[in-house]
Amino acid sequence: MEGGDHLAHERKKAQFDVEAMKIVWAGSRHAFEVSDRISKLVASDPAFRKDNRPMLSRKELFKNTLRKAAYAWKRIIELRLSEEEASKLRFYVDEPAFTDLHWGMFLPAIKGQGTEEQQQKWLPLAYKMQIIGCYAQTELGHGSNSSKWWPGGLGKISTHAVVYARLITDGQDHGVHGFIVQLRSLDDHSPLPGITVGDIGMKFGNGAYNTMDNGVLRFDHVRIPRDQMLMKVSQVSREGKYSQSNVPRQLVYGTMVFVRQTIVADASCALSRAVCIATRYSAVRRQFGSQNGGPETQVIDYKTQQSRLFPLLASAYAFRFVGEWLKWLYTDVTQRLQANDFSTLPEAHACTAGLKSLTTAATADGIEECRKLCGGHGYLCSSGLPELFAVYVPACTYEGDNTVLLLQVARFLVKTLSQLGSGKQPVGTTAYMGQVEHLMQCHCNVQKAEDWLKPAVILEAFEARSARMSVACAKNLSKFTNPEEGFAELSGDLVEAAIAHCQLIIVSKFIEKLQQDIPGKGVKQQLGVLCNIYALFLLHKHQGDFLSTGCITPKQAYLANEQLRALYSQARPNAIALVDAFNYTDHYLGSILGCYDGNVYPKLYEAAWKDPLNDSVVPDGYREYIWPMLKQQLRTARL
Ligand SMILES: CCCCCCCCCC/C=C\CCCCCCCCCC(=O)SCCNC(=O)CCNC(=O)[C@H](O)C(C)(C)COP(=O)(O)OP(=O)(O)OC[C@H]1O[C@@H](n2cnc3c(N)ncnc32)[C@H](O)[C@@H]1OP(=O)(O)O
Ligand SMILES: Cc1cc2nc3c(=O)[nH]c(=O)nc-3n(C[C@H](O)[C@H](O)[C@H](O)COP(=O)(O)OP(=O)(O)OC[C@H]3O[C@@H](n4cnc5c(N)ncnc54)[C@H](O)[C@@H]3O)c2cc1C
Repeated sequence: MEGGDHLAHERKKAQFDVEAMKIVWAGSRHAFEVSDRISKLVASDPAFRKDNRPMLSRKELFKNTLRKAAYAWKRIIELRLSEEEASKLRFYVDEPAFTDLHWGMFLPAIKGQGTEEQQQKWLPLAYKMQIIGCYAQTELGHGSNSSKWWPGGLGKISTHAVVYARLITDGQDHGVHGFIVQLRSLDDHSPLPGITVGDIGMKFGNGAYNTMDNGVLRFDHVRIPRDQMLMKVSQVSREGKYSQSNVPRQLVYGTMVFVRQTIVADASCALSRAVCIATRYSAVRRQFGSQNGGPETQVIDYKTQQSRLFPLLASAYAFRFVGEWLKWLYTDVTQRLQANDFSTLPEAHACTAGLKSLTTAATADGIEECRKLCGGHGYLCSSGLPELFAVYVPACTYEGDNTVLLLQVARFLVKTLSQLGSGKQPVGTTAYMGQVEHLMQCHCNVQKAEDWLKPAVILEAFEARSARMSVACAKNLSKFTNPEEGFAELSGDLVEAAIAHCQLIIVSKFIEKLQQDIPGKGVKQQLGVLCNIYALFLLHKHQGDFLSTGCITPKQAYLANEQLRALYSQARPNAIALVDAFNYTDHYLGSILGCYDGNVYPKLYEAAWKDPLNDSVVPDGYREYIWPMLKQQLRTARL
């Protein structure tokens, strides 16, 4: 079959209004319209071509990124794009660049930690890109204070950095503070005296994150003017006297709360992209199972394929909604901070750290699973999946290693439990801990598989599991005379308790989403199916937790799995429409396997011939290496 829509028959099966679902996915009609318009703008502009990335050398790749970044900036100005539109443009250009750190970390660090005066001086320069900044926190060897190592944009492009370093006055160490430091001349881009700066070298995968100049930075007697210390949290006077404002010191880490929140939103984008590719290809691909000479089975109809693919589809939607909620939480905490209310900062920190950890880990694993779901063709660069994995997987490490972040959540949980004794009522995402007595002894009321579809039943099971795991950790911790020693010894269990808590947040935010008014025929019903798949898939995967804490019985675990299978059958006819609702262009997907029309095989065949290796029939090197070897073999054979 040539041309046409090879997935048309699948699209006809949809039991819901896809256009309405597109709006739910985008967040609002306005967000949908902006996203749709900008994605088409990028896709139709040859300057944003990206299919050649895996073939380019590092130098060519990097220069190409600089060209694209400058061109994108020119278009942003010419078209007078708003910040929302500009950030969508960056998203659809789909290439990590120094600009991400400039807009995503350098600017927010100055906004969050700079005084009014400092903001007035630096922000206009940064907004007009008259200076380019990065965020330099990580060191080559922890605590070595020797060299900064890793900051994106630092290696070759940034003119300035927010550098985190220890502040010492009069021999007294006041801990880590942020400083704005000029690194390179604004005239000829050469490093300023005393500054050594460069790129740290090639990273995982061709193309991928190698468009970014992650860098190394060393200082040798570099003087930073006093007014370039970010002074919202603490100050040094002209006389060298150190003082602190009436705000928590933790605000120094505020940029991380912001960025982690954006990383959660980004996880749903990366996962949905991989799932879109794997779902479309699974409907196109037929393999075995032919009956009476009829067509072979579409691989999407195999239950094993469904049980690997549909939880990922459901996770993409779940991460979307928890990301939306986290954005709200971040906006709320920011407004409170402006009004000197710091009470919700620890919760915002725990939620952003924990959800960053959970969603990036599931997304990185999910992209790799999608590659396997596409069989051998998934391994081709033209599937789009190898590069997506390579570019995404460092999200498990940057902005805080995922395990380190879960330990931060665990500390927050243990602290919340310990405060129950003093009568402090937990609020927000830990409000359920207030019911700890009930949750420690409640019994799950599931008697038949459909009982697992009741939101209250699911919520109680997840709350009881999380509360029981945290309480068990707290009890074990109390056996240690040295709390830090206990924390280190029990860190494995603490991480598991933190995961249980974060999974509960995601499940409960999905359920809350379904309580809203969601217009469009069948839309809410499909989201209900996905929500139940997400929750029951987690319950099935972690049934050891639910069983060992006595939250459910083995029979109830069995019934959950039975219900899960039924839900997969309900999702099946809607699968293609559910990924169409992401509204991704073929340019953004960058995948032959995931192309909208499903015309996979002719495109794969054509693409193979475009590989530079196929430019000539006889490859370079044949004459030099292979021909002499063959001749040698022939001579030996004749002898
Ligand atoms: C108009 C044109 C527009 C154009 C638009 C373009 C659009 C582009 C936009 C792009 C947008 C976004 C893109 C962003 C791209 C990002 C790319 C990724 C780059 C990656 C960058 C990095 O990796 S930066 C380095 C990050 N490093 C880490 O995350 C380190 C992890 N370690 C920690 O977090 C540690 O906690 C710490 C180092 C911060 C502190 O350790 P320390 O041991 O000193 O302290 P504790 O851990 O004991 O904590 C002490 C108390 O502080 C609390 N805490 C800790 N962290 C925080 C926090 N972040 N916020 C609040 N509170 C915090 C902790 O709970 C302890 O509290 P108490 O228990 O109460 O004492
Ligand atoms: C692509 C990329 C881009 C980056 N961009 C930037 C940037 O722009 N700016 C910047 O400042 N940094 C950046 N980083 C650095 C990044 O933030 C750090 O790599 C990250 O925070 C992890 O720290 P680490 O490398 O020191 O890992 P380590 O802390 O050395 O972790 C190594 C291992 O030790 C474990 N571990 C560490 N501490 C503990 C503990 N307390 N308890 C139990 N286990 C522990 C971890 O779980 C991990 O398994 C970037 C990194 C990458 C990969």
